[in-house]
Amino acid sequence: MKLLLDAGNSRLKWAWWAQGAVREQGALAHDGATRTPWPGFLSSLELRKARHPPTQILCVEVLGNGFREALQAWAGDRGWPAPRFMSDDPALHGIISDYHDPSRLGLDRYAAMAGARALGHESAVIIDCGTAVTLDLLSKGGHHRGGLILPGLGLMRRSLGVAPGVSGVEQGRADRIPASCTADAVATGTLMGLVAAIDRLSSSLGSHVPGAIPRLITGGDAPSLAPHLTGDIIMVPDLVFMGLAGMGEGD
Ligand SMILES: Nc1ncnc2c1ncn2[C@@H]1O[C@H](COP(=O)(O)OP(=O)(O)O)[C@@H](O)[C@H]1O
Ligand SMILES: CC(C)(COP(=O)(O)O)[C@@H](O)C(=O)NCCC(=O)O
Ligand SMILES: [K+]
Repeated sequence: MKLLLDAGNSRLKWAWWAQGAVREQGALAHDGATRTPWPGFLSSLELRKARHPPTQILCVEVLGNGFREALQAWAGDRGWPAPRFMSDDPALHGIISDYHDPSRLGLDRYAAMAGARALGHESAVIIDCGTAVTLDLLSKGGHHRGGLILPGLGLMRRSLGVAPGVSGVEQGRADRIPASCTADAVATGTLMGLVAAIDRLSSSLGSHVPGAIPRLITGGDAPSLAPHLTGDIIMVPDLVFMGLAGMGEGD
């Protein structure tokens, strides 16, 4: 079985992958790229089904060298194969980005686009709702036409804590328009604000290609956001893993 790792800015997601699907998965929250003691964090990971060594370890990360080096040491200590990173693939899964500097495009975004293609979507708007919300326009031939980045739901809510009148409010209800207390105003305002932004931006992106284009949504906050979006939306919780798994194929 392959061990897949998706290291985002809030959580490390892991999955055991075999015969084209996730067999078991989990996630562990961390304290960010620079504040997390990575060796200790990795040794606290409980990967169920770890009775046999993985045949491959494939990783996509947006955290930088501290995390990568700790992951290499962690695999080495177990006698497991050296992790292969998404960035090691010079062809980046056949995704060709219009970014001025394609090496600056988040590797998790490459993986999600590769996942969309693995599912048979040549064109798609991909919405990844993690620490940040990213929207990407993929068109025929693996062409990444560009995308957009917004603060994610947790980041939006926490950022309001800089206002003394808002900081420390308990969790509110997210279905109150108009809201009549601070907690509900924050919970509803951030959730519905993000929903409105995603609705608007995904249709603007989609209008750059002819015809109807599917919208795929993934990421930790997708279950909270997706039910409020208008129009058709396809929920694909394992989209990044689907792209990442393709990296080890053919060798
Ligand atoms: N069990 C959980 N623990 C932590 N965050 C969770 C959990 N379930 C959902 N979330 C939400 O998922 C978000 C992180 O999504 P994720 O896709 O893992 O982000 P990233 O890839 O940036 O690490 C958090 O902001 C949080 O709102
Ligand atoms: C935009 C991101 C921070 C999203 O990360 P995430 O929310 O998944 O942790 C990440 O893809 C990243 O660091 N990208 C580099 C900048 C870019 O894609 O333009
Ligand atoms: K992510």
